[in-house]
Amino acid sequence: MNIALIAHDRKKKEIVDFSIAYKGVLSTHTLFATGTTGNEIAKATGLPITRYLSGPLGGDQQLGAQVAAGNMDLVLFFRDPLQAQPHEPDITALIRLCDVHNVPIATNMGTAEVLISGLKNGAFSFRKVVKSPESND
Ligand SMILES: O=C(CO)COP(=O)(O)O
Repeated sequence: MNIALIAHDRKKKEIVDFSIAYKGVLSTHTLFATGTTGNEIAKATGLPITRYLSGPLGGDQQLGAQVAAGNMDLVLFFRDPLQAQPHEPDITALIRLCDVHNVPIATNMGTAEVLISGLKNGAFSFRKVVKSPESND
């Protein structure tokens, strides 16, 4: 599965700790991230991660494009609900695209825990069925 990892600044420690805790599971999947989040997770875990631009510079949009193209199976996005982000429209767009394409997205660590459990027990096999190729239909 292709997994996107994203965290706002005050959630970076949470996603790093989460990635360390679930390194075993994450290492069996293909990982993508926004710039700074990816750097911090890679430094802490040694996991290979394809890194896009930093969120405020377009990283959320780049990941959104992958969601729209059917290339992302799971998005773990540790959002900061207590701080306004300059790129809020990009964040909203990424979440919207996940809803459009039925891509599971966790916006906090609690949901991420549940989805990671799902990854381990085969709950993501539905992705093979719903994954649609790029299409204008
Ligand atoms: O801003 C972000 C998500 O909206 C995350 O970007 P960084 O991982 O580059 O900090």
